[in-house]
Amino acid sequence: MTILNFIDGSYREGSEGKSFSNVNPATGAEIGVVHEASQAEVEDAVEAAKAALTGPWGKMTTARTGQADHRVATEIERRADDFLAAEVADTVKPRHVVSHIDIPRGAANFRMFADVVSTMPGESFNTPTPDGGQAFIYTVSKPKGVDAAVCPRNFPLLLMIWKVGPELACGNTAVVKPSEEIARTAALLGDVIDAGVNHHGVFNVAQRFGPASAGEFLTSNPDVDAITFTGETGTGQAIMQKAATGVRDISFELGGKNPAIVFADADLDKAVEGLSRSVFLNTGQVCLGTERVYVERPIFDAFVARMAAAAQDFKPGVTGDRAYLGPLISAEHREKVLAYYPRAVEDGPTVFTGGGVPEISGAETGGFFVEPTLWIDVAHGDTVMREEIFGPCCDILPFDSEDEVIALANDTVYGLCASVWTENLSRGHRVAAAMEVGVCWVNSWFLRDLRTAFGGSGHSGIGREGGVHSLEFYTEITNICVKL
Ligand SMILES: NC(=O)c1ccc[n+]([C@@H]2O[C@H](COP(=O)([O-])OP(=O)(O)OC[C@H]3O[C@@H](n4cnc5c(N)ncnc54)[C@H](O)[C@@H]3O)[C@@H](O)[C@H]2O)c1
Ligand SMILES: O=C/C=C/C=C(\O)C(=O)O
Repeated sequence: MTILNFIDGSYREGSEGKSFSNVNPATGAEIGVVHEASQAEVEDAVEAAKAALTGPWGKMTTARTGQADHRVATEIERRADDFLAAEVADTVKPRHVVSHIDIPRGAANFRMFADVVSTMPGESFNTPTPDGGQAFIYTVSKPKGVDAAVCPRNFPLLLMIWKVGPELACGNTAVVKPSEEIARTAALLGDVIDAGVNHHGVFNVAQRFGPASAGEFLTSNPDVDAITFTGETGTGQAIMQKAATGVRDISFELGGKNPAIVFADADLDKAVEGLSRSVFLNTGQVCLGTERVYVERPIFDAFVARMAAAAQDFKPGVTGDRAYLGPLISAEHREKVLAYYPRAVEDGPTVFTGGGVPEISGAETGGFFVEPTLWIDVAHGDTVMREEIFGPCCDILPFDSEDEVIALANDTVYGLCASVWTENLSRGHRVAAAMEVGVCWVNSWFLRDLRTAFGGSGHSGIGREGGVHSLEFYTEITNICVKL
């Protein structure tokens, strides 16, 4: 399959004639060729996005752009089979996850932002003036302009739409740089979004890599007005430097080392079910996934045994079962994750279960699989406790008091999310509020309402997305003061 860039309403190869392989992570085999955007295509894409703002799209009211978002959602639903094929080919996620979560949620994102924008209130005040009269002050919101969306590899459709939905609802135009690991969905979105918005140049896709490539060309382009980025913290820092030139606005969703706290009074069934999903879902490649679990000492052994049993349900391979543990996204990422597995043993922690490469036979022998892995006896300062691994693994540690565990959970440079498991709801509220994170769940995980604030603090991000928070980022406000 040939995967192309999408610029000003048409699919294009790169002018330098370069391409790279699209690889099936379950087999390591090439399943497609991605045509790279050179600097010239990135410039064309930004120019097309800028030009679209001066045309009919740029003059639309948010009621109209919201309607366009609704049409895009309908088009995603109509082409659900194509998205299912693209997402499964790129990531080898279980099909039911894509058809029950990624696609309906992707469409829901467009609808939700359309609805939020249509009810977005402005400000208006009557203000007394020094001469005894009054002024009427009100605000109008306008699109920010050309937005660059630089996207990660773990949820191709969802994390792209999470940006493009509000961008378009607010009347902006977009140039998307998808991850080099997952080129298909973005390419498919070209057609789908153009069908919904009806104007070329509003949505563009430039395929290629990050540094000294499409990612950097895009974020350095002075005609880009704002940059929204989801990915690793180090990449965020590199993009922030580019954004400084021209004082462009940024919204960052970055890495995490998310803790979970399980109190002795927790419903153990609920905690094990929730946390095994949180550790192993998408083979641990979820920004919100748990990589540290603190368990109150009286239930520590029971919890560890139950988690190890739950890990057995996530069988590496592509089995068609509900909970199979698919491959990591690339050979390079598997190398990174596996480098932590022996390091965990050298640094001290005990491997309770997993810790290596599974035996896989048949077509998937060349796939990027690793075993689901749990470590215990981890010292707080160990590397595996501090660095984001982004694999199906976590550390489990005992604790003795609420104050102690709050301090341990917060002792990280990250601040994306946490979860607290207890039947004592008063404690649940108290501990959740003490977590220095953007999102904290009590007795659940990844339960999301798309209208609410989402994002992280510290090294986990800048700003919040979701509902009105996204609209704030994607609009500029003008304050108009009329002396009466
Ligand atoms: N906080 C969140 O909401 C959230 C959500 C999903 C993933 N993540 C994080 O994303 C990471 C995994 O995704 P990833 O590995 O794709 O991230 P990554 O930072 O390696 O890549 C993300 C994107 O940035 C591009 N890029 C890389 N270097 C660049 C540069 N110098 N200039 C411009 N673009 C550049 C890449 O090509 C890719 O499109 C993890 O750290 C995870 O926690 C965070
Ligand atoms: O890897 C992080 C995934 C985040 C996805 C969402 O926040 C969502 O779709 O609700």
